[in-house]
Amino acid sequence: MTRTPVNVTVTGAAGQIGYSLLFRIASGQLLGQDTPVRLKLLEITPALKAAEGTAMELDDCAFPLLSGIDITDDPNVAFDGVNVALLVGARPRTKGMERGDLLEANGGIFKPQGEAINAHAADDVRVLVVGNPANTNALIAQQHAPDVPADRFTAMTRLDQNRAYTQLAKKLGVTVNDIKKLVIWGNHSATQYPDLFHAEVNGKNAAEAVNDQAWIENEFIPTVAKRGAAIIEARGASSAASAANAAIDHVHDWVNGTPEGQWISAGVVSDGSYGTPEGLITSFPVVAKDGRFEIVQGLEIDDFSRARIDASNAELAEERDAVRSLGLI
Ligand SMILES: NC(=O)c1ccc[n+]([C@@H]2O[C@H](COP(=O)([O-])OP(=O)(O)OC[C@H]3O[C@@H](n4cnc5c(N)ncnc54)[C@H](O)[C@@H]3O)[C@@H](O)[C@H]2O)c1
Ligand SMILES: O=C(O)C[C@H](O)C(=O)O
Repeated sequence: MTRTPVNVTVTGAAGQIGYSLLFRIASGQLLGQDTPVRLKLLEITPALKAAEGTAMELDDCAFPLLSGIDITDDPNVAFDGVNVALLVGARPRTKGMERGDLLEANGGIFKPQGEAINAHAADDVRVLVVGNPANTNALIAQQHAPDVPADRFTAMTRLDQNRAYTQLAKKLGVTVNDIKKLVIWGNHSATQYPDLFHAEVNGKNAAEAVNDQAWIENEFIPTVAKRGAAIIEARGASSAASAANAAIDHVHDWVNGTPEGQWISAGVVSDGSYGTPEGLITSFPVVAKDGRFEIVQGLEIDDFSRARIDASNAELAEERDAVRSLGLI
């Protein structure tokens, strides 16, 4: 192994997503089997001991690609030289708690982390925000990192996309391998819009293949959009292994590119495409090329899709206004 290790920082490393994520990163699933990684684990002070326990287990795996582990409660140390930052640490939503309640609790975490990324990250840093409310937390961090190109800050909607793939596959009796271009627009929240109208199943339009508008409106969209809450209801804790899996998918594709003819979903800084307010971090259909996400352009948006995309972006604009009024951006 001659390559210089890539510095990967994971915040909330002692949490449940961290416990799924770290072993997959260290085993090479994030960046590939020829890329050594150095892990930097950021936790709050009371959770440092638990993070140390996870690091002991990582050591005990003897991963050939893992070149070292640093553990800290200081964002300035955690983000020093970081190439890939996975911002997972946040307060998860618990049963009965609305996402809006999370804004104030979590906003304070992402401002200092954005500042630390701005001051200490490597030039090629890429940031994925997983901690909820992911889109707005990503916006807060991005706004406090003025020296980092804005397109390096992203929010995760890949889990929603993966959920949509399986719901559609089950409905049509196909496998997820038969589906392409099924993407999420908007916020990682119950207002998100999983879009069957641009998706393909074995080369055919997915909405036409389903041919059941009532199922699309009353089952497919709500099932995908409320899946996070359904998991919390069932497990008594928010999704963890599937969230870690989606984070791996997101960064892997960002770095390695998307296959020809495939789109994926990512929350990226809006350039105003599709009438989305510029500057919001909102999910679009994107392709990854040369290490960058590009928003897929030129799609026709019918009235059904338009109403849903606009509603989700209106929610994001409200979240932005709320954090602005709290002085967080
Ligand atoms: N975007 C998505 O698709 C998606 C999916 C699932 C979960 N989530 C979100 O991911 C987040 C993490 O979920 P989890 O289940 O791992 O939660 P968890 O409570 O198990 O772990 C969170 C960890 O973050 C740590 N933490 C808190 N503040 C921190 C800070 N300032 N710096 C560093 N670490 C800090 C905590 O100590 C804890 O160990 C939650 O906000 C959850 O809602 C997002
Ligand atoms: O933690 C949550 O609120 C749910 C989570 O974002 C999920 O989609 O599983």
